[in-house]
Amino acid sequence: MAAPDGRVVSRPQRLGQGSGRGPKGRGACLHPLDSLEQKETQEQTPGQLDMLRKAQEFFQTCDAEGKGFIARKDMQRLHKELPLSLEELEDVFDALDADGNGYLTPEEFTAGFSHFFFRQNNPSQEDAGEQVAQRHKEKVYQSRGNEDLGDMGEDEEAQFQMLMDRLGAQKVLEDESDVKQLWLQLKKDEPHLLSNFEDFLTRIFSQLQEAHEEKNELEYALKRKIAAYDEEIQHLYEEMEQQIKSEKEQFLLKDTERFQARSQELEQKLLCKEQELEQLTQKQKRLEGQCTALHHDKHETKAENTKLKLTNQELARELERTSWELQDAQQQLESLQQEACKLHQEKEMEVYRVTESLQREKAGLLKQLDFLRERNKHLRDERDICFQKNKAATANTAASRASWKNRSGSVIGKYVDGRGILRSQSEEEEEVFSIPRRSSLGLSGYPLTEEEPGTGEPGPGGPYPRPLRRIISIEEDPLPQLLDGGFEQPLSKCPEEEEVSDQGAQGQIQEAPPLKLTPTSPRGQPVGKEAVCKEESSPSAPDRLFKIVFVGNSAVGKTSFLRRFCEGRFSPGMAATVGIDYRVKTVNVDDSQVALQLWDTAGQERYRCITQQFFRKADGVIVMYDLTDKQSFLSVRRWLSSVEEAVGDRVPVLLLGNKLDNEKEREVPRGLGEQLAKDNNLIFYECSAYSGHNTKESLLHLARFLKEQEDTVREDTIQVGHPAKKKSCCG
Ligand SMILES: Nc1nc2c(ncn2[C@@H]2O[C@H](COP(=O)(O)OP(=O)(O)OP(=O)(O)O)[C@@H](O)[C@H]2O)c(=O)[nH]1
Ligand SMILES: [Ca+2]
Ligand SMILES: [Mg+2]
Repeated sequence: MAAPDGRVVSRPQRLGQGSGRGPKGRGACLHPLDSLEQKETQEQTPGQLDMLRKAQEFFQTCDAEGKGFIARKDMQRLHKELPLSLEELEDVFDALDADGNGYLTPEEFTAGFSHFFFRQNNPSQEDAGEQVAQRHKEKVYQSRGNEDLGDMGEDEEAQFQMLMDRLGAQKVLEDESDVKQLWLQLKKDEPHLLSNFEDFLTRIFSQLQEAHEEKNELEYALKRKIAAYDEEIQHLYEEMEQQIKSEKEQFLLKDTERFQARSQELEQKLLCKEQELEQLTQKQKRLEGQCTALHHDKHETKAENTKLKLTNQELARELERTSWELQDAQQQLESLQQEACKLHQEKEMEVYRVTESLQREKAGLLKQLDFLRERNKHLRDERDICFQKNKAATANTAASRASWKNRSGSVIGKYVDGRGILRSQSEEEEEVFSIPRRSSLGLSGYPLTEEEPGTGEPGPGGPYPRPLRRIISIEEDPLPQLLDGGFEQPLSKCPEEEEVSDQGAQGQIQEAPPLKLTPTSPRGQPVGKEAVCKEESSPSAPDRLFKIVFVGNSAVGKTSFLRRFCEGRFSPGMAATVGIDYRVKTVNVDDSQVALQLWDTAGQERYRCITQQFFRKADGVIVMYDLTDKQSFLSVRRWLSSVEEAVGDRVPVLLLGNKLDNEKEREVPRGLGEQLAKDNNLIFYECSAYSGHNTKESLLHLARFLKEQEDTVREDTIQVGHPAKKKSCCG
């Protein structure tokens, strides 16, 4: 039974020890093995094989997963199946694990199993009853040993004690009686084995001591460790507590701070809100105040509104009444106007009739005068013959005649110079022919002896007198019809009129609505000093009269132009006009008779102030320049401004560039005249008194314009309160 390893040896001992502790553990452990033993004993060698088989079966039971080995855990699983405690199972495992690697191979298991099995079986190969008896014997033996102990010699006791002391068993063993008994038994039965046993015991005890020491050490280390752990844990606890405390404090601090901040914030907010609330309250109060004021205002306004409405209604009623009144007044005004118009027309007609009769009378008187002149001449001739001896007187007469032919001298000037003579002549005539004198008109007389150069033929009217130069009053002429004139016939249609009218109708002017035959013009009847019409063809009264003033530098041809227009002839070498002269000509403009009173002014500088006065009553103005004389054109502006000075821009102006026949000596290009006319809104023509070119056309243009303007004015006047506007004349 010598085991190389202490553990292997100690195994049965332990088992023995375990079995010694209680019948339960022992029974439980041995029971399965007991059955195996029994089977073995029944079949001798095959019994061993069977044991091996059983061992294998048991192994498989333990190694349920079939790993091929049994771990400590597998063994512990048997705790439920086997009536063994965990500790016991551990012990069994330790006993079977020969190499101590922590698991049991099948070989280890079988070996351990068989070893245990055979060790149990070998001492007695008897039947089970015998084994029980054996065990019983053992027990008896044990008790017997105890009894023997008392019989043990004292030296043996001392020897044993010595051994124990040597082994130091006191420290390890609590109860050494077993060992003592075994030792005694061995000493008695097999003393040769005693030394081995003692060696064995020595080894065992030394190992046990070692183990004990080791255990103590471990215990101590464990205690230390536990203490260290405890300390550490304590420390950790403390630290933790400290930390928790600090954290808590910090947290509290933070919380407090946060709380404070928050409360401050909230306080501020609250304050703000309070202020806002206060403001809002104030605002509300203000608004309430405003509301009240507005309410009050509203009431006031309402009352005022009502008042205003009433006023408005009243005013509306008044307005209605006024408008009715106005309408009435307008109707009255209209009827009055119509009446006035009628009266005016009647008056004009009457004037015209009176003038006509006067003119007829005058014509008769003039005829008488002519006759008397002839007579006078004749008488003078007779007287001349009578006084032929008086040479000086004859010579004087010749000189005076020569002076009359000079252009440079003013015809009137001459008259003025020889005023005494002329005056006496006139008086003489008046006395003789008892011509009523119209001193207010300032008629000075006729240059009876004057014959215009180049004018040989008398007028087609037979005893028609040559147009004579005369002076007329420079006063405003309210009754030109009373001027002494060379009328032979009443104002009547001239032969040229038809022509003029035809020319005018050449698409230039639309047909005007037929006008009343009775003169409707507010102006006086056209009465000129000189009759311009030589035909006595069915005299028809002109519808209206326009006064036209001729201006322009001296010698531009104003008088020549008038002569051409009125008489249809040109007389070269005309003398300069003195003061002012006028002619009347009736023209037909769009089926209406228009009488033109043409005022011929003197172009010479000294008569300017006289001319100026005539602009005021003019309906139209003709400004003439000589296109062969640059200076006369340059003066046009001056003439225009003096016209404007007198009448503003209300009268239409005709600009005439005369002497178109003399193209060779032209100094003023047509374009300049056109430009000037365009700039000043004038009617413009270039004409020739010499050839008669554009004389009628230009005047007819002006007459038509005046007529149309007057028509417009009349239409506007009918519409009450609308002032007439001046028409553009060149447009
Ligand atoms: N070649 C030509 N000569 C003209 C024409 N018209 C007038 N004359 C001449 O020009 C000169 C002046 O003519 P008037 O008619 O006396 O001139 P005026 O503008 O009346 O002059 P004042 O009375 O001094 O303002 C005369 O010798 C005319 O013969 C014309 O158309 N052609
Ligand atoms: Ca093993
Ligand atoms: Mg003249």
